[in-house]
Amino acid sequence: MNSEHAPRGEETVRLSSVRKVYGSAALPVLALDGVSAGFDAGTFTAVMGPSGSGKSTLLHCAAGLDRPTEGGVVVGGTDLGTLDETALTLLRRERIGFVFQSFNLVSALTAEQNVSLPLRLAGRRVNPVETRAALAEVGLAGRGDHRPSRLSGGEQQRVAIARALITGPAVVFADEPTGALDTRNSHGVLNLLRDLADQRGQTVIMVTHDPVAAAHADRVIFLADGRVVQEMTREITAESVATRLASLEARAC
Ligand SMILES: Nc1ncnc2c1ncn2[C@@H]1O[C@H](COP(=O)(O)OP(=O)(O)OP(=O)(O)O)[C@@H](O)[C@H]1O
Repeated sequence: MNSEHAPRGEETVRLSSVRKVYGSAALPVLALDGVSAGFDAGTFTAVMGPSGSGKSTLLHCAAGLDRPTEGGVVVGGTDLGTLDETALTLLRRERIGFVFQSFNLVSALTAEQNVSLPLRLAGRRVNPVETRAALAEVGLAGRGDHRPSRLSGGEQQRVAIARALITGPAVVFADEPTGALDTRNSHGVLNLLRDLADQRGQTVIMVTHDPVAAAHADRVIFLADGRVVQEMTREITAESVATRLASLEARAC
């Protein structure tokens, strides 16, 4: 797997005054209201906030899945606003990994074929040794010929992580990656995400509702009404995160 990433401490993702308005001119919905934030190489950030506060919108704009109405997003030195749809698709394929709550594996493909899919889509050569190494890295050595239906939820999510890693992306976006998992499997997946930042110097940005999941991060950003309202970088525990979240949720009611 390719592992050329920005040196630690260097910013991999930057959002500058990002606004995102959905809906029509008559009925606009302001999902992000001037969000500025940077994410350094080798860091693991959790994004939290009450329901509807803009977490998924932030992730979608930062990952080039959606375009901001105003403001800019830079990923790995490239201003996404300068890219047309084709170039944006290529950048996502090459530079960004995705891990979703629902795993998003292709059911007709084996674990190995799912992992190598991003390489095939990019027209790159698939080296089976590399694919098996990616599966071994997430603890699934010898399971490469299993289809998703023969794997547990935790195992499927680990296949999804191996798939997110195979192109050596600078940044991995995770949207509720443990939402469908039990405690033990959640812990395994969160530790894998932690390792991406610590051992590979990748930038991990995770949206979650779960304070226990957020406590695996080294920074927690809290959103409310489309704005970054708080940030924690120290003493991040499930309890401290839950307390902050509860106070924001109380304000949102
Ligand atoms: N495609 C869309 N069209 C219209 N409004 C949208 C769209 N996507 C999101 N919104 C609105 O934008 C706001 C932010 O939504 P978003 O999904 O980013 O919040 P969230 O914090 O991820 O919420 P949750 O925790 O419930 O998943 C909400 O008011 C939502 O209804």
